[in-house]
Amino acid sequence: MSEDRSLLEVDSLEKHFPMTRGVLNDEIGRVQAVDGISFEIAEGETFGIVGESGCGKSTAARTILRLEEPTGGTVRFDGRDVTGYDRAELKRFRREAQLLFQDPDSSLDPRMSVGESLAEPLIVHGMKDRERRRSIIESLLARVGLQADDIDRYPHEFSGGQKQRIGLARALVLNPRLLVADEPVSALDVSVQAEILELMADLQEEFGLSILLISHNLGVVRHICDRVGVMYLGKLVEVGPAADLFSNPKHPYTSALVSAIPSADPSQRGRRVGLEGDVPDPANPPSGCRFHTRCPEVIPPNEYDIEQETWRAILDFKQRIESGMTTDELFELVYPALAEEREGPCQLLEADVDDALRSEYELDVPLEDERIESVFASTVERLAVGDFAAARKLLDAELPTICQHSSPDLVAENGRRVSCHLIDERTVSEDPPARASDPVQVDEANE
Ligand SMILES: Nc1ncnc2c1ncn2[C@@H]1O[C@H](COP(=O)(O)OP(=O)(O)OP(=O)(O)O)[C@@H](O)[C@H]1O
Repeated sequence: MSEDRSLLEVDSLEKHFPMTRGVLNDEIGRVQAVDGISFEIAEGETFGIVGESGCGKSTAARTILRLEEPTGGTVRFDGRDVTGYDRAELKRFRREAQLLFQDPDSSLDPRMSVGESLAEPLIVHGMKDRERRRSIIESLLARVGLQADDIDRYPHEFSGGQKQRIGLARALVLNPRLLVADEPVSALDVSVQAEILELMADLQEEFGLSILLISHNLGVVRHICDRVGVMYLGKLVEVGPAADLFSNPKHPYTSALVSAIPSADPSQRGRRVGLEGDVPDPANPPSGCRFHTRCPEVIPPNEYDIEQETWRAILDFKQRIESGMTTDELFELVYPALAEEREGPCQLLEADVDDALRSEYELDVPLEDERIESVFASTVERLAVGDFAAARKLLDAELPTICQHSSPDLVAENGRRVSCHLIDERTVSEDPPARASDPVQVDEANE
């Protein structure tokens, strides 16, 4: 049950990790693990962050708890800026905001009994009375579904699910107001995952907790979250109430994740939206909308008459050339059987290049839109003579997409926030996407 008052307010939070080289640690780049995320969690609310592996979820959680120092932005807890806390304030904050680990083994010392492990935070925070500590721990163990006499047993005597119950008890022993749970069930058997999630939901009600739940698994998030933020490559692309977001995803990335949730309803099966490839490198994220390199709904210029699927394939081809394809790679694609025997420069026949590329990207002969067909043919001509720079220039000039050239704003719409050019009415209906002759708007952050 959520209330209105925000316990946690995250505003434009950034965490960039410097990449260094050599003994002098020269900075050669930055991993933009978290790049300007904003959201809030009300008292008693469960907020989930979902996204594929490498999107920056754990870094976001650790930076919010100040286990990592933020590069930019603010985190306010109960109205006060956590990023400015001194040591004493940080100690108090660490009592009020607890982290629940993915792997319960990492929070439990195998040499300590359950009672000793759970007593540790109480001792650190000044509770000297041994009997009182024992009675708090025994009642908490009972509350998480274990026996009071489990207090004297050791971690190896418990199953994974039981160990996560102990982990929960440890996280709650200081009576925190915020629980940050990073993949709390992904290390557990599927059969016990739901039990732990139910327990978390019950404990939240009972203790009036706010929860930040991090997971790559939408099924897990759907189980207990009030609101959800969908994270892609360091940014939140969509935020909204969980029920709404799952039943009516607005961002193509959310749609793809939602469509991948296994469904018990046969009418919903087989409606998967393909999500090809991996999350790009956060040290070198794509320009514009970061999802454009994989987006099944990437926007074509208005004046082209092209099926969405073909446009995606054309852009995949364009990205391959833009990413710096070499003559060797093109040769291997065109003449795979000859690639090993090849010595020195070799002539590529234009017709063979054309065939190979059309088959690789499943493009029709000819393409349905005459102008795109002509751009493709001219590009092939340049590739066949090894002029990759001219091919890149041509593709960039003639096959632009706003998704590549401009970063979408986070638009608020009926309690949802979505960052996509498809949602940005102004961009889609009034500003036609840039064409060759238009000045291209480059996203400054990604230059
Ligand atoms: N200390 C670090 N130094 C450099 N890069 C880091 C560091 N920690 C994380 N990263 C990078 O930041 C990016 C985001 O990582 P993060 O672990 O936050 O993602 P995630 O969404 O939680 O994924 P996963 O579920 O796999 O942990 C990744 O590319 C990761 O390699």
